[in-house]
Order: sequence, then structure tokens, then C-alpha cells
Amino acid sequence: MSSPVDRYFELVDQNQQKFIEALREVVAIPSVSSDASRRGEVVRMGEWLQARWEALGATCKRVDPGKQDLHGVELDLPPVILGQYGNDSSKKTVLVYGHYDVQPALLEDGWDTDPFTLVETADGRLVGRGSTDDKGPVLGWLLCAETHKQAGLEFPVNLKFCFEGMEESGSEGLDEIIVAEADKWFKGTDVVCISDNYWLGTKKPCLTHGLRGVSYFHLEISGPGADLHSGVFGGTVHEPMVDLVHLLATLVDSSGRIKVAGIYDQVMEETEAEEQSYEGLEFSHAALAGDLKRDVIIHADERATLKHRWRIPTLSIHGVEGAFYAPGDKTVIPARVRGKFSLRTVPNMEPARVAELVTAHLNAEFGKLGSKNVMRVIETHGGRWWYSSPKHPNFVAAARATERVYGVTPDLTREGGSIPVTLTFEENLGVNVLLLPMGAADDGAHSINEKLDRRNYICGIKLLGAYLHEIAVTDLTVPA
Ligand SMILES: NCCCC(=O)N[C@@H](Cc1c[nH]cn1)C(=O)O
Ligand SMILES: [Zn+2]
Ligand SMILES: [Zn+2]
Repeated sequence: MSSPVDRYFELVDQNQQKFIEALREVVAIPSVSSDASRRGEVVRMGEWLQARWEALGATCKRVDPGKQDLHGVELDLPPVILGQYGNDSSKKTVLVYGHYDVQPALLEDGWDTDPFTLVETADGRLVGRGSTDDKGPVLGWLLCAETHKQAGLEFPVNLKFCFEGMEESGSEGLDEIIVAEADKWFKGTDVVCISDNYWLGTKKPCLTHGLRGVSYFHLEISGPGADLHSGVFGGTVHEPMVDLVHLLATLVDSSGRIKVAGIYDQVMEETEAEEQSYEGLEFSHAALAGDLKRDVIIHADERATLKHRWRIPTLSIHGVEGAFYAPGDKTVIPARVRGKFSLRTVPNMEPARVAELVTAHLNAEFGKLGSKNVMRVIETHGGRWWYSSPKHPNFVAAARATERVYGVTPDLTREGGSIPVTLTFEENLGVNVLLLPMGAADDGAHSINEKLDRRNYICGIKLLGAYLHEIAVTDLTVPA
């Protein structure tokens, strides 16, 4: 007699094509949260999920977070779908989070095929916007529950879920809902699992126990009351763009070193155990250079690259608002420009201290210019870093599940990006949070030709189920 988990795996294998059709159906809903004209599609996607979970017997609560001002257009925020599947006091309760909105995508951005039509390539790539970020994983939880029910398999845990439609646009309204529901809808949660990130490479699965934070700034330089003719005024007025370019160049050098005094002071000391944790990870500069399509890597070895992604703060310059950027030549002096940059922050940096250091640096550098323009530094948004122990039983259960599906011990990774909701759950629910990725490093989330490999999708659906079965038999008490 095969075990329930083995039976579940067999069923997942038998239903592969059906699962791909389900992914095709959701990829075809262009739920782009940053596009006002697509807001109805985002809502439709949330309603699709709610209907499908309710058909299975889950109890759902649709929470409408209110209104959003999107560049002057007032829009209803898409619903957060809260759910509860099973309510057996003898079982553990797992809360899963995911998002059903996606990044924008247009064929003319360079996609090989229509981004909202799922295409399976001969080498097993399921190409389509949202396939890996995050519709594949969100669907994975649903298909896992449906498969159990259809086969009459006992579902191993009580499942709570929280699916939002604004993750790609700053998760507006979500934190307030989590805080308000911490002792209500989320009461009784034993552990949280989020599947919304990626393996370090393309072959070996991983569990993720750390994320960097982000502190985002605008640096505004205002000069004359209107744009000027450079032939008339060039060399006779202080140009905002000249000041801005100079200031941006004082922030970071070409080797990625941040030039803001004091910024590295709060960075956590590295321990011997951490140094050893880089051994054996599936990560190579050759593969990274391949993904980048050109070797533009700064560091000499893989370990240094990972440290600069995970445990060292970095500063990136993103763009300039108000600057001339169209093709062709225009002899204008822009009157007001806004440079945009952000720092990725790491343990134990405090956002308030980061803002203080950045502002002091820019004030000092601007002072040196002797410019009559006006400078403003604005911190527009931020999120804190997250760092957790991979020794928690939640991670141990996930590692066992991974071994069962893939036959290997997963890598333990951190990520350079930010998922602020991770910390919101950890702090407000007081339980352990695990990041359990489905997709691979080369999936191209946010990029053109986003894909999820068939292998990752099918094994990922097995993994989510195996994880829930492992949680059911794991003592979640943290050893003293
Ligand atoms: N692999 C998961 C990363 C998710 C992600 O891309 N998060 C964004 C969040 C963000 C922060 N500010 C604006 N968006 C990120 O850029 O890290
Ligand atoms: Zn995502
Ligand atoms: Zn994303």
C-alpha cells in the first residue's frame, strides 16, 4: 500500500496536463496591478481564485482595502482574498501567502510570444506573464487541495490563505489587513509559508531564510521656473541636471561601493558558521553571466557576489524624472529633475539611520557645489530586511519535503530582493515564516519571456503537498 504522499505524487503526475491548462487559464487573465485600465482584470483574477476555493469547500472572506490614487486616477484596490480550508482542532494550521497580480507585459517589449497566452516550448518551458511570479505557486496550493479532495485523501493540515492583488505595486492596504486580522482570521496559525521567490540556480531546490530591506529615495533639484534654451542660458545659470548628475555620482562607485560615510557601520559581523554556509551552493558566475547575456559581474568569485546580494548593503540608481530621454537631440536645460535611487539594506541596519546618513551626505555634497538651485531629499518608501533561522522546525519540515520530491538536500539561501509582508506576518502573528520557492533562477520574473519550467511546476505542486504532510507530523516546538 502506498503512503498518502506517494499516492498524491502519482496523482500529480497523472494530472500534469490538467494543471498546465489551469495555469493557461490564469495567465490569460492580464491582472496587471500597475495599469489602471487592467484593474478590472486584477479583480477578476481575485474572484476566480475565491470561486475555485469556495467550490472546494473553503470559507473565504473578501477584504476590499479601499481606494488608490494612481497618478491622479482614483481606483478601487483589488481584494485581498482570505480563506480557511479545514478547521480540525487536532491538525496544525498553515497560513500561505501569494499574489495574483502581475508585472506589465507587452509583445513589443521583446516577448517571443503573446505574454498572456501560455506557451509550452519543446524544452519544457511554460512561458507567460505570471507563470512563475506568482500565479504558478498560488495555483499550486489550490491544485494540491483539489487533488487531495478528488482522490479522497485526507488533507493533512488546516490551511489558511491570504492572496493579494497589489504585490507588484507596493502591497497597498495589505499590512493594515494583516494587523487587523492577526487575532481574528489568522488566529491559530502555527506557521507561515510563502512561495514567491526562486532557486539560486536552475537545478537544486532551496529554502530561503533572509531578505534584504529597501530604502527608496528621490533627490530633487529645482532651478529656474521653466525649462531653458541651452544656447541662451548654458554656462550662465546653475543647471539642475548638472547638479543632480554630480550628486548621484557621489553616492556609489563603479565597483558598487557605497560612498555614504557610515553606511557600513551597522552591518552585522560575519560568523564562522555563516562563512561556511556558502559552501556547496548551486551558484556559478558562468551561469549568472549566461542569464545576464554578458559578463558584467563586478566580483572575482561567487562567494563575494552572493555576499553582495545577501549580506552587504548596495545602492542602485534607477532613473531621472524630468530629464530629456526621448530619441533625438533637444537643446533643453530641464528646470527641475528628480533622481531616483535606492539602497538594499541588511541586518542590522535601521531605516531611520540610513535616511539620516544619506541626507547628511547629500547636504554636504550639495554644499560643496555652491549652486543656487534648491535640493530636496525625499524618502518615498521603505521595507525592512528579514533574517530567520533555517533551523526552525518549519524549515526542517520543508527540507524533508524537498528531499522526498527532489532527492537532494535543499540549499539554504537568502535573497537580495524584498518581500516586506514576510516581516509583517512574523511580527504580527508571532510565528515562523518560511520562503519555499517553486521557480528557478533563470525564470525571468518581471522580464520578457517569463517562464516556469514544467519540472518546477509539477515537482513544485508535489513539494507544496509534501511540505503540508511533513508539517502535520513535525513537532513545531522550537528546541531550547
Ligand atoms: N524574489 C522575490 C522578490 C520580490 C520583489 O521583487 N520585491 C520587490 C519589492 C519592492 C520594493 N520596492 C519596490 N518593490 C523588490 O524590488 O525587491
Ligand atoms: Zn512575486
Ligand atoms: Zn514580482
